[in-house]
Amino acid sequence: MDIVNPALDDYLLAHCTPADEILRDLVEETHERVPEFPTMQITHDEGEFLTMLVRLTGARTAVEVGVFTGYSSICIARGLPSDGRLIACDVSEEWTSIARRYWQRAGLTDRIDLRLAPALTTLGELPQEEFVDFAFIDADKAGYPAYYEALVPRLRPGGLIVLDNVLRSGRVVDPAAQDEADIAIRQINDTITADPRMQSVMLPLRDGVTLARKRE
Ligand SMILES: C[S@@+](CC[C@H](N)C(=O)[O-])C[C@H]1O[C@@H](n2cnc3c(N)ncnc32)[C@H](O)[C@@H]1O
Repeated sequence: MDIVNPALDDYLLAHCTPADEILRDLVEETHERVPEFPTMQITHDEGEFLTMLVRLTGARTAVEVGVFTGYSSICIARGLPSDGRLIACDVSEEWTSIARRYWQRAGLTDRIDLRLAPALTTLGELPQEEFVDFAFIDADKAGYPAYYEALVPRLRPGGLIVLDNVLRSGRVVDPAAQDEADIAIRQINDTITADPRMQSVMLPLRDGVTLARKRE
């Protein structure tokens, strides 16, 4: 199921601030080097949305779960102040080696702290304090419930968690869709809606994006 009408896809992409040369090159290289995973990367409108959210929330400390070749990291880090920090979690040395080159080219190396380990391990080792302003979850879908539960206690009041692919191409409303990821995504969607700690909204942006803000 297409969440966004395909007739509108190009129009939507054409009507946000355009990607710069660095992001365009990153898309091209990712498609050349990782042809089996062309849809893993967020699209540019979603990237602009992330940059805008980071700026609007005034975030200084961010966490990303799922770096891949670094597109969303660049978009998040660009929204941070120059002394801000993005803790970027992934398990792939190969894919993040591409990310590192583009972070360097974008002048963002000082802002991004890559942690190569299972994200739940990295999150569990973070201080048990409310110090995170912004988090983006875009990794293995089965892990979303655990990533969310590890992040909420570390999120400062007023802080924002953004979750990608929360509609799973419409599989969330297909009773026949019962793989591990489908079950985990339905579970986290229901958990967030019922979570008294959070205010949330789910948006039909690309494959579905949830914004969950911690109440003061
Ligand atoms: C959908 S891609 C992320 C795309 C990225 N946000 C972008 O804009 O290009 C998912 C990433 O999650 C990573 N991943 C999968 N399981 C993980 C885990 N247990 N811990 C950390 N990262 C994981 C994969 O290596 C992959 O790079």
